[in-house]
Amino acid sequence: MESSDDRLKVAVNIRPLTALELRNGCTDCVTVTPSKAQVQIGSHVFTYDYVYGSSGSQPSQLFEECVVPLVDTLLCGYNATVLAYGQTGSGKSYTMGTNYHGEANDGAITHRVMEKIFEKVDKLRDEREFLIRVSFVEIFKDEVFDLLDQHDDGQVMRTGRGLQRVPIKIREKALGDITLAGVNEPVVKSKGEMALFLARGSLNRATASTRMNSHSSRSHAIFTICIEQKRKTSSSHSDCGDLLVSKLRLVDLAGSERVKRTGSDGLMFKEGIHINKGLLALGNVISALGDEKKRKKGAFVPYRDSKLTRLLQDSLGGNGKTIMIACISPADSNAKETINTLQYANRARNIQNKAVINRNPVPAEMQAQLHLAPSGNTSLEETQVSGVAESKAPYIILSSDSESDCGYIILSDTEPISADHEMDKYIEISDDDVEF
Ligand SMILES: Nc1ncnc2c1ncn2[C@@H]1O[C@H](COP(=O)(O)OP(=O)(O)OP(=O)(O)O)[C@@H](O)[C@H]1O
Repeated sequence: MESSDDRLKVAVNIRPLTALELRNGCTDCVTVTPSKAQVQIGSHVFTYDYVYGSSGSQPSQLFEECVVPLVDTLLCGYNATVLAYGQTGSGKSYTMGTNYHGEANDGAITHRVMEKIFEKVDKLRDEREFLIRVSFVEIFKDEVFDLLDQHDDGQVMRTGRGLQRVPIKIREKALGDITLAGVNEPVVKSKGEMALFLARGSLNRATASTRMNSHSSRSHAIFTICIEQKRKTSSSHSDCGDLLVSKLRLVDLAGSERVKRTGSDGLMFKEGIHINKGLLALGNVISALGDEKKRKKGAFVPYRDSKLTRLLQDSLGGNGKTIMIACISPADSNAKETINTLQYANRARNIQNKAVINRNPVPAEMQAQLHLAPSGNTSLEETQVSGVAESKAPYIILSSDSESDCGYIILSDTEPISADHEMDKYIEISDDDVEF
């Protein structure tokens, strides 16, 4: 069963000027026309599904309007994704709450999602059985790491910057379903337990202090909540034996950055290259999917260019409902990056997903096994829809011209490039301070 209106929705979230921006004399250069969900910066005007902050809607409404509908569909068996995108320091982690260290952050999306899910599940327990699991991974330098990995002694494995961690392998099942081999997926029974795993994973996440953000995320983080549910046998429904398996992914992307402005050098400079490279691949996927004419002709979608795009394959043009939250700073000093974010997000609005209910008729003995295995990879294969074919699409390149100051993403309709293609050409090479 396909659901109606599966277009990827885009919300823009404008944070206030930070204390640092105010101290530096920055002014607000973003104007919002709330009645049209329009954002204007200089001569550029963009329209979205929602705009929060500044003179747009109250940021507190973001959760109710954008995320609650996804939680509702999750419990109906659909996959869903909330994807935060934006320049470094634009408020992605603040909005998502995926850098959680135990402090109260009631407004953050992840926390409110946990609350909402258990509120709804508790109401449905009389008629359905639930198995809820979480996983938390980061993509750091184009490798996937399990943030819930532990040492043998049960201690949380902290991310020493030089510490050797074993990357997780991505596997593709017969129907195109992407899985992570051996990732920890603990079963959780309450919001408190879920929050504990979120905090544990956040401790392991790679962050560093840059000129643009004292707690800058150096990785893309994906917190996934997987819900398996089955109607109790006493139910009169004909589908009582079916198992619904759906996933909500909460994605906090690392920020796009210009090396000159973040002041990154050495290891952090290389991290910046990987961050931009993953975002470049994501931009290419968004461009390929966002052009309606070319999509209809069966445009080639370069999902395989990075681990990030492989993992998000379902969320972008695949089986699931997705909202992108484009986070922006209103400061005039960030105007170029803000325009880039707004362009990126605007193109994403054209992406059409094909969400289906993930229903598996499960024989009774399999169901029994499922409930005996508390944390293994027990979910059955889900129905997937992913169309990949040949054609040209508009591409995104990283600017390397001196006028635009390098290292951030601009749109190009003419120049396709691979994410592995001579990245040095495209990413910040003009900074004299940087040594390889
Ligand atoms: N809506 C907001 N209201 C008040 N402060 C905010 C808001 N959004 C972000 N901030 C502040 O802005 C700073 C940067 O936010 P945050 O770390 O979330 O950015 P980010 O986009 O995740 O950056 P990076 O990509 O470098 O990790 C933080 O000090 C945060 O507290």
